[in-house]
Amino acid sequence: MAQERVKAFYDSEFDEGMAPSVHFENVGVRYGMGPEVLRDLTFSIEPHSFQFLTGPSGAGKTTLLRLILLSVKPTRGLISLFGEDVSKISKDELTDLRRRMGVVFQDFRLLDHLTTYENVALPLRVQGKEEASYRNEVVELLRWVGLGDRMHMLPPVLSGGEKQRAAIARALIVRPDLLLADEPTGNVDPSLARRLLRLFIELNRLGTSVVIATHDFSLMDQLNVRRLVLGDGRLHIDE
Ligand SMILES: Nc1ncnc2c1ncn2[C@@H]1O[C@H](COP(=O)(O)OP(=O)(O)OP(=O)(O)O)[C@@H](O)[C@H]1O
Repeated sequence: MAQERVKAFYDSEFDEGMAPSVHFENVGVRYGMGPEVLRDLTFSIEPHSFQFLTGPSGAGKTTLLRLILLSVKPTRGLISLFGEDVSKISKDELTDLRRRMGVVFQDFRLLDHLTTYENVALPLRVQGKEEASYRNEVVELLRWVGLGDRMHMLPPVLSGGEKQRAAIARALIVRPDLLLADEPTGNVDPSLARRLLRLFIELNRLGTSVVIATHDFSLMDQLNVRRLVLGDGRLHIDE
């Protein structure tokens, strides 16, 4: 599969004018009648880029990821995904945009009654694909993340790090144009965190834009990439 992805990457057209994966223009959001938790956010995430999203606990990292995932609506401002203004398109088109994104949630969200293999295959099953068309790919990806011998086990018997890798594999199986990961190394030791980071770098090398939300400075210090820093409701960018 790695080779196939590399081929797809090089076959894809690199147009200078390619729309950003994400663009925010003066976005603000509040929960209910509360204060604005994020305000005046204006930034872009470029195709094939790699960035960390950071800031103290409660600064709004998860909220920002939810805005991109369209699971929280902005109170004001404009959000475009892959060049489409999300306020102007149909529900079906929103579903298509959402499918171009892979997400690793902080709490993994694996289904306990499905095996690791079935959890990772689920997004493809939901898309109506036949198992025969994706079986080998799922198995190969599970091996790639080091879960080849865990694929028939249920999530409750996996370790924290194994669950995290299963959640990452489930996000990658759809070959997302944009990967959003919320504290993806929060539950693992430093050596596994480095391995997971290498996985994200490899994915990015193959063409996916990657956003990793984290507080972990030792993780961020391993890579000299852009940092989106949230604080006091605002975004500051360290290029
Ligand atoms: N569903 C909600 N209803 C009301 N307030 C919320 C809700 N979700 C988050 N908040 C508030 O919004 C602010 C940002 O929260 P968010 O979870 O986005 O921060 P975070 O940077 O991801 O935090 P952490 O690093 O601790 O996960 C916090 O003040 C939080 O209390």
